Amino acid sequence: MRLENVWLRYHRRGPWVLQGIDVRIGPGEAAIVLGRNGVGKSTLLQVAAGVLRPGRGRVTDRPARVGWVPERFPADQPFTVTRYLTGMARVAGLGRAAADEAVTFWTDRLGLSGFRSVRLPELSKGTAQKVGLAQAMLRPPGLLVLDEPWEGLDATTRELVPELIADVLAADGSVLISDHRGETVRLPAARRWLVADGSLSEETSSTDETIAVVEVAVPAARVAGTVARLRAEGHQVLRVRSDASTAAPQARPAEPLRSAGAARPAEPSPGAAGELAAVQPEAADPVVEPTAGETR
Ligand SMILES: Nc1ncnc2c1ncn2[C@@H]1O[C@H](COP(=O)(O)OP(=O)(O)OP(=O)(O)O)[C@@H](O)[C@H]1O
Repeated sequence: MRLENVWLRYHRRGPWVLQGIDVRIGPGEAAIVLGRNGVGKSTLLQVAAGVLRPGRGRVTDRPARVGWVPERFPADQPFTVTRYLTGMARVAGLGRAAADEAVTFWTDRLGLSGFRSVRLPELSKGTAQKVGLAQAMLRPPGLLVLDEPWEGLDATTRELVPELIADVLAADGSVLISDHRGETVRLPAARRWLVADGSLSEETSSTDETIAVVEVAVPAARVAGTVARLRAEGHQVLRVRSDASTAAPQARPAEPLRSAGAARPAEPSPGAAGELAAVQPEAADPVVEPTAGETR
């Protein structure tokens, strides 16, 4: 699939959020869309998914079946989980029996079997997110677009997201993901697209793949400012956690260097006070993705 010179703004005289994006993603490839809040990551994902139409430019070779998981599942619909998913499966083109089978399979896999008769507005945010994931997977998508898929999910389901992505990639589908939680460290092979000032650049992996995870203890009141500053400096904040202990922070040796693929959010450290942020330097020297030239 290619985005060719894609421009998008929300209002006729409003600012252009996307300005001449040229990028392609091939079968079996995943790309993580990164960038600061409000820079246009969701907008880009929605254009890729076909939810938004570009004001200028076009999207070509979009797979016929697109699975789209929005940042917030629209749970204000008067259906039970089964009724909603069955309806979505039928809309996706499955016959009655195949739809029932797909709904049973995905509600089981995502731990939703106990919620089949619950109406969507009664679901917790995390459970509703799982329904959103299930509807995207009912028919194997050629393109899976996930906007902050880890948001609100419990630990068990968070582990499932990379499995679903791997399934789609193994079937030669493509996957686009936005993620401000740093969960995509679980996807070391994914490409990294950085959105800034309406443009997209691709981070290339450096020849030296080793990265360091640095734990930083700050007073709780300064967490938001510290996180914002670290992000502004181009670091990836993996996790913020509270520590109930009031003991003074203890100097601890830095974590040993490890590869990007092995990086994980740091585990709680006994003795540290306040809030802790684990940060990892972003890859240096983003390189602009070659401009798409050929059209379908
Ligand atoms: N429906 C809309 N109408 C008008 N402006 C919008 C709409 N949706 C998004 N925007 C604006 O477009 C810009 C990009 O928003 P978008 O949600 O794509 O950013 P984002 O990078 O995904 O942000 P975040 O990291 O906070 O989710 C922002 O300035 C936002 O205010």
